[in-house]
Amino acid sequence: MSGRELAKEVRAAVAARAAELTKNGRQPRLAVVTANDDGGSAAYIRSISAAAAREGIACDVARTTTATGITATLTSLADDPEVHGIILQTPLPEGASLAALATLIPVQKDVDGASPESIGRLVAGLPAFAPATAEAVLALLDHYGVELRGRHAVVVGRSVVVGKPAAHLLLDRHATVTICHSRTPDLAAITRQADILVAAAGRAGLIGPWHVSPGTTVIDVGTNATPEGGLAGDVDPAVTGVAAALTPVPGGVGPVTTALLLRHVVEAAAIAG
Ligand SMILES: Nc1nc(=O)c2c([nH]1)NC[C@@H]1CN(c3ccc(C(=O)N[C@@H](CCC(=O)O)C(=O)O)cc3)C=[N+]21
Repeated sequence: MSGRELAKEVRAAVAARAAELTKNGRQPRLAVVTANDDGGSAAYIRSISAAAAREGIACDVARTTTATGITATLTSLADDPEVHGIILQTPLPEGASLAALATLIPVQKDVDGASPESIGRLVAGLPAFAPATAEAVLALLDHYGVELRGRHAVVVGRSVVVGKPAAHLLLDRHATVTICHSRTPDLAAITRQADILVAAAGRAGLIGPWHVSPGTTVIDVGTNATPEGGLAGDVDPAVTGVAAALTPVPGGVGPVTTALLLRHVVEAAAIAG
């Protein structure tokens, strides 16, 4: 289940809206804030910068190394009327809290749905931007016509950026949702019951062929840097021999995530001022 075709569709619509906004004197602008040298995050920033350039969206990357630096950067971006969207990259520096730092991102600019206010609104069913990665999982399932209602979705991983919001979005679509994590004793016993398996643990190759059943549709959210400088998912590609379908890494969730993040930026720009 490639994500490239869906990403292309989303990008075309986003480029058209960006051109319209720019013509009206309001070019959409995204600020990316990063304080890590993580390979997955670097791949994301490359992907965002390239897609933004193609779509006519302005994109600035602010690099810092400390929580204090992040605080200062977010505070100034929050007040800058030219900036419509802000994403703070994880992982964060040791000791920094995403929840605390993300409170500095105004909800209208919170294009990756990271602030406690955005998360609360999402869970309560009020308008907010959903985290782009979690939204990409649902967009891929819809694109390939995978039924969610009444089916068993198993999410492996409980991060605030992916696992928790993906579980909520699946729940809203009437799936029965189980969340597994590093302290789940017999992971395979649970994942083998999944109609839909979302792997978002951040551990390369965690999910093997013995974790899936012939009916399982597997969405691989992992973006683990390989020693060769590439990306590997959380799912062993050998899973394709057993499961009903699998999203590849690269070329699966990643491109859709980037496209949806930029869609949020044009939506934020359209709403602003
Ligand atoms: N607050 C926050 N939200 C995130 O969503 C988030 C984050 N922090 N930190 C880092 C991870 C990683 N991540 C990726 C998204 C897209 C690609 C992507 O577009 N990958 C391309 C390949 C790009 C390449 O190989 O250079 C693909 O899969 O085909 C990669 C990685 C989002 N993350």
